[in-house]
Amino acid sequence: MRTEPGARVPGPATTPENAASAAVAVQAAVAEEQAYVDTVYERLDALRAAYGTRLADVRRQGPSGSPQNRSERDAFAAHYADAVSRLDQVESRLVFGRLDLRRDEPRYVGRVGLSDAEHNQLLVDWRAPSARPFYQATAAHPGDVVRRRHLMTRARAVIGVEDELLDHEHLDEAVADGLTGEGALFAAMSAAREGRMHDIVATIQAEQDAVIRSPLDGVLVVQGGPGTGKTAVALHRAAFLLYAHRERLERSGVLLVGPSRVFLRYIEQVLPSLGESDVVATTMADLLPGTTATGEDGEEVAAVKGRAAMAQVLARAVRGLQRVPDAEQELMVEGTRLHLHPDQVRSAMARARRTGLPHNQARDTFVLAMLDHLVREYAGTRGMEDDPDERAYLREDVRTARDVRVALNLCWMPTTPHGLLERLFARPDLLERHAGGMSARDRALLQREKGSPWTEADIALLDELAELLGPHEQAQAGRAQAEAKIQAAEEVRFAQEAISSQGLGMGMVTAEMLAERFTTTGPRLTTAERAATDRTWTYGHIVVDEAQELSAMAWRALLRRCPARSMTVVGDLAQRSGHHPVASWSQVLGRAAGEHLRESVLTVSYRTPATVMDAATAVLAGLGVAPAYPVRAARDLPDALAVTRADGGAPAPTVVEVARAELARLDASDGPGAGRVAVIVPARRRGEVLGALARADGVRDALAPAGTDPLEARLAVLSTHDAKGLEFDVVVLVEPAEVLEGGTGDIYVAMTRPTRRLHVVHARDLPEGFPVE
Ligand SMILES: Nc1ncnc2c1ncn2[C@@H]1O[C@H](COP(=O)(O)OP(=O)(O)OP(=O)(O)O)[C@@H](O)[C@H]1O
Repeated sequence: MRTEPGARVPGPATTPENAASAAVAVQAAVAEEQAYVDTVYERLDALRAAYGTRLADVRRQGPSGSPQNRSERDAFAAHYADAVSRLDQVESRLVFGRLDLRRDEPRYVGRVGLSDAEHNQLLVDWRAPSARPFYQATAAHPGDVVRRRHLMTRARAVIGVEDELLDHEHLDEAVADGLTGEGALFAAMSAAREGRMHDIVATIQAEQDAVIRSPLDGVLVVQGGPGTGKTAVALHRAAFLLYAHRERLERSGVLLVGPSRVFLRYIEQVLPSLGESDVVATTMADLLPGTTATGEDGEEVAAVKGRAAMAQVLARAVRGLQRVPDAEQELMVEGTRLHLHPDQVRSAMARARRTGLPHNQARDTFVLAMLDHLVREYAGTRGMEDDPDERAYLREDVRTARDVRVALNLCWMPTTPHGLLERLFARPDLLERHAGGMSARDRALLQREKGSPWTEADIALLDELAELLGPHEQAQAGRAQAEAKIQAAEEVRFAQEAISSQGLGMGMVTAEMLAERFTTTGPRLTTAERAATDRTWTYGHIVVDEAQELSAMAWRALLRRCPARSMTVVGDLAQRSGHHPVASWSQVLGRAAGEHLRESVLTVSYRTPATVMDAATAVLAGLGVAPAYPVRAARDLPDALAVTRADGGAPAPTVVEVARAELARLDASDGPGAGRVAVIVPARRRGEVLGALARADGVRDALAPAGTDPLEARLAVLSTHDAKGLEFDVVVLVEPAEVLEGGTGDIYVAMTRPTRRLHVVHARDLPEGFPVE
């Protein structure tokens, strides 16, 4: 018995009389819940209004008072603005669950916790321990729960309810089956996609909930096949941890690492909709503030750069910047001949290394020790050994002498990570000197010209070098100066605009004065904002998605950012790109596979229809690969798999026809313009397919204009790499045999992106194992 998407109230509706009385029961239930939901929204509105008033009051005070007053005012303003924005974000589907309990009042579950003015709890935050039975209670273990009710809402209206009875007398089939809130879950799974991921807070399943609420400490690995909700679970876990461990995580922050910028945009609404915005989201390519990776490495090059052995190569390269001269050297200081002895250099070096500081910072100790030697010799030569007052002048003479500066730099060269890595890859002799056991072939793979763009794999190497080298004062000072200049100019420009727009001026206030005011009273940075710009920031927790792709060097860079070793690592070994499959997570994790490793498995796919999931598994099997854990699809759909052969060799014209037909199909089923289609192509065919689609009437308009976000368009043309982690109503997969050339993981990823239908277009033979046409 259902109203709008899957609304059910108990009782078999086999006769017309039963059906009628059930409909009446549903209506009564909906009316009852509407009254409650109205009360909750009233409270939300009241809180929002109260915070809004306080914010306006604080802002009205204007930029005056002592610096401390101003700073307090800013803190309050930030707090109130934050509270208003949090309450705004939870507006949609605020209340979604109700638990009827054997020994207590009914309990409503929602996005946030809310109490009325008398402190009676109106709504329990989904993350609170008392909300747990909503996700975990089963027929076998109902605990105190007799009935679980899912509330379906649209805007603020209750449009349906779905009940599951957990007491033994009225046991519900769906609960016995292991899925909770079946109607709500299936409605969520079947909804047309909009190019952005939504939260799943109303329909989290028991195996997912266990992962979300798992303890904070240690490294938790979540292995799950395509569509099992790993990304959703990872995001909800981040929100849960921020709630349950706010004290610990608020100051240190949470870092989320995703596979691509498109992916980060795809998930960007989920955490705010859960009331959390203080998470730093990045990709490995963007991990190093100030460095942008725009280049691409081939698979083999990336594999060599990612090996743990590269850490030793880099350590040796840094050590190579510390050189003892073969023979004594003469240095001229103010017409006096001084001597640099190899033994003195050696002992000054030993002293500097004993500090344990990074290379650029330990250099200070080295230079001081060397200056001591040289100043002693200088004073002796000039007969001034015993005059401490003169010593300072002599020291300055020695320190600033050109010969001395050059010689000490040659012995202990300060450098930047970028400079050193660039030299290492551009100079085969240097690489050979430091490469240890690396083969000549691997060294040749690393070779490239100076000035080449940085790649994602370089970022982890640069990070390692930044750690070994420490800050380079000159480089840092130069960069800071340049940044300060830009910022000052920005502020003056902003102030000038403020002056002209507000009719200020008339000799009373200058742009510079206003700019100074903005800088001293400017908004406080949030933890996430500060963390995102600081390479040495250490986070309280790190969440890594598509973690099967990370290299040993990448894990080192992440572990450095999380000394507490508290991580959630989600991924699928079977979706790993390239031609180097791995059999276990400890192989992938490198250094992160410490003693606190725990593994969980998600087994049900909520995305891909069973027919498509089975086809993907069959293709893997045909290639001799079996996913580590079988995946069960939660549902199947008619016509979920279609295959069209492209006659005449080039598939592009057929792709155009198929894309046109699929868009029309969605128009017919979901309404004009609804739903998303992705054309997944082998990278080398992207241009040809995109060109053909862009020329085709009736298809062209569905594409994103060049240079804009493909997620905004109804029709996207993507490589498998770009499609990682995303999903679409329909996927048109072009030439699977060529996609397969990228490795078995690529074809598995490509085939499992659709939520409804996979349409394969091929001119070449289909991969072995593909279900016959
Ligand atoms: N409990 C749930 N209720 C409703 N929808 C769900 C649930 N779990 C997962 N989904 C939906 O299933 C789809 C796949 O989820 P998600 O992208 O998190 O899977 P994944 O395991 O990360 O997939 P992949 O590895 O293929 O990228 C999403 O649309 C997600 O919203």
